[in-house]
Amino acid sequence: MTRTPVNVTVTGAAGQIGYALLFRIASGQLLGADVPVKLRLLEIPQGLKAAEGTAMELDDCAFPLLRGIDITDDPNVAFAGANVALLVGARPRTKGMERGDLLEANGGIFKPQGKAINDHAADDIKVLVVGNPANTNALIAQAAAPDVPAERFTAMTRLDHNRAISQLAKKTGVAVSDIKRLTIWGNHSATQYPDVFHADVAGKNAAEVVNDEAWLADTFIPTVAKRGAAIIEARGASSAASAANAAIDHVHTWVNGTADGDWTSMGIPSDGSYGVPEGIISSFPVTTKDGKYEIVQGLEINEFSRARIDASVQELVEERDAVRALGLI
Ligand SMILES: NC(=O)c1ccc[n+]([C@@H]2O[C@H](COP(=O)([O-])OP(=O)(O)OC[C@H]3O[C@@H](n4cnc5c(N)ncnc54)[C@H](O)[C@@H]3O)[C@@H](O)[C@H]2O)c1
Ligand SMILES: O=C(O)C[C@H](O)C(=O)O
Repeated sequence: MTRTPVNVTVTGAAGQIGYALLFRIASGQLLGADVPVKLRLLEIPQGLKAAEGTAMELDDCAFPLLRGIDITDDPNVAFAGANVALLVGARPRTKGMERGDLLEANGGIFKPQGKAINDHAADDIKVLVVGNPANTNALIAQAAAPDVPAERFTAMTRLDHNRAISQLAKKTGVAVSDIKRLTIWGNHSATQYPDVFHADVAGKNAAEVVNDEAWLADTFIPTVAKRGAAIIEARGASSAASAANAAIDHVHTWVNGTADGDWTSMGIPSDGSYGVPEGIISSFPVTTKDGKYEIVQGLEINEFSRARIDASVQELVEERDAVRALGLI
């Protein structure tokens, strides 16, 4: 049976994450080896030529699943009929820029994109925001799309999740596939909280295997939370291939489901679970099935975790209040 191609829109397509992402989408890694895709690349006018170059390279790969590439600088065209939208392009923080300026500049990107999604995307649209500040950019886009179910707007904390798994596997000497049920809570920022208290290492409780709270507090958490900055320092540019990999993982898991007995981390609109104020886009442990996700309920949150979740959530509340004051939501 021939399947109808899935329309995947990628913003910031000419950027470094875009370059690492598009070939993987076109090869079937985002949605599955039997799912044809049409790509819509959104760029600002200055990025269009480079996006055209990437499209030429995509053509040259002769990917059997790739059924077309459109390039545009108009969000209304880019999101027309979109089933999946990866919002990667964002305004980076530059020297001397205050947080309020950054939020305002990104509001100028994510508000119109949210509106274009609202007006033109397919009914089953799923949105992943990668561009920073990812959680609050997702909130801005979501607020501009009142006709799209709020839960379709998500922010990427899968890179943090993968980083935490990798660090924990190294520490405990197991394979990454032996780590299950790790959680990133809160914001994709240095306040995020990678939680191992409910995680398993080769079938045993991770916190018990590690048995070293000082390592968790002083090494593991800061290493994961500041990994993005460490990569910028080492590479002279922010993470790209690993961020693209996490975007692929996020959407693939959302669409295809989590494995039995495991969960993942996604930035999603809070329903008030775990004392996280309703509406902010915060990272939670989630299971996914049939294209939908659910927050894992009933986890006991100890004091160590509570303080750290609350601190990251507080930062998200402040970001929400700032964009509200700017009239962006
Ligand atoms: N959530 C995460 O885990 C995570 C990880 C890594 C990077 N990021 C963020 O992802 C974003 C992109 O990173 P990058 O390295 O690809 O940046 P980049 O600067 O290489 O590329 C960004 C691209 O976006 C384009 N762009 C800017 N405004 C746009 C708009 N309004 N519409 C369409 N395109 C637009 C630019 O022209 C550029 O080509 C940054 O905000 C970065 O901080 C997030
Ligand atoms: O782009 C950044 O500021 C860092 C990025 O969000 C990352 O976590 O690698």
